[in-house]
Amino acid sequence: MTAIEVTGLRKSHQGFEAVKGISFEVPQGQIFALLGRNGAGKTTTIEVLAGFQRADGGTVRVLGLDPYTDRAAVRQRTGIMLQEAGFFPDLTVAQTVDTWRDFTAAPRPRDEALELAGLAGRRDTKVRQLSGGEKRRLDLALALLGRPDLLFLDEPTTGMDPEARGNTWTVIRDLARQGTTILLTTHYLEEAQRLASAMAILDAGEIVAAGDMAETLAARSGRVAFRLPANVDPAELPLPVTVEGQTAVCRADDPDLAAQTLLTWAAGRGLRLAGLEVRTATLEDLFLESAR
Ligand SMILES: Nc1ncnc2c1ncn2[C@@H]1O[C@H](COP(=O)(O)OP(=O)(O)OP(=O)(O)O)[C@@H](O)[C@H]1O
Repeated sequence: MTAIEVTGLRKSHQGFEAVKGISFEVPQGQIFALLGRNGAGKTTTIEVLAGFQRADGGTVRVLGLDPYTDRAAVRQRTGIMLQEAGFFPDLTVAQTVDTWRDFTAAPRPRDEALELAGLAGRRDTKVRQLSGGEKRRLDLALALLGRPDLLFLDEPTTGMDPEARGNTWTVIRDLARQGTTILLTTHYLEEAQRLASAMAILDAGEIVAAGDMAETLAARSGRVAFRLPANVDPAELPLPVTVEGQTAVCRADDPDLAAQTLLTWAAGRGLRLAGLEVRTATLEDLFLESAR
């Protein structure tokens, strides 16, 4: 089943076209990353998908429904973590969750939600005393309260320390394994690469790259880099390279094979390829090439 279907979506803010006719689909149970620089249109897209804003053009289906006209039905089945959480600073973590539980149909038990979000130890702390990363965790606990079929996570791990981020990744993966669809935005490309099985990169309101994460990256060339040995003319090397400062960079579909070729060539001349680095394409490479 398709959880999210977006076709030709357009959305303007006061005459400024923030989203310019984008299309993508997210199957049920998938973790999908919506990526792009600041202002690319990610939050606008999520706000339309969550039913907070009406699309100006195109069609949007969320869990088979129109998120704007069928808002109540969509809300019941979705959890959302937006960038700016509106908490009451004088409530404790437990009181905040209890307040939200009152508005949620068939909510998870409070302690289960706090446990999932890694906040069990902060139950009695006032919201104003939480760190930035802990506030994100509280947001996650609230998004998970209604056992949603679909989760919108707008920069969920911003401000989290590495351990909290790792725990959040585990929670997200477990939820997806149980069938929850997750649409995620993040500026941490490594996070997106590790978590998401598909992605779209937005740039100034348009999709500039999209597809299955593993396939898209596998189709791109990898990179071998090393310090160019003294007195070696790059033209003598067995493979074409570009030289950036003292570093020679070779782009290759099979970077392991390219590294072997270069090492064999160097060994035959008694040379060392200092600082040799071999890597397949990363999402960051793709992002930097795609988003202007
Ligand atoms: N309510 C609004 N009124 C006017 N312009 C807006 C409004 N909301 C967003 N915009 C503009 O629309 C564009 C897209 O914003 P959006 O928040 O969707 O980007 P984003 O990709 O989520 O960015 P970020 O990574 O910074 O969160 C930006 O140029 C922004 O200034």
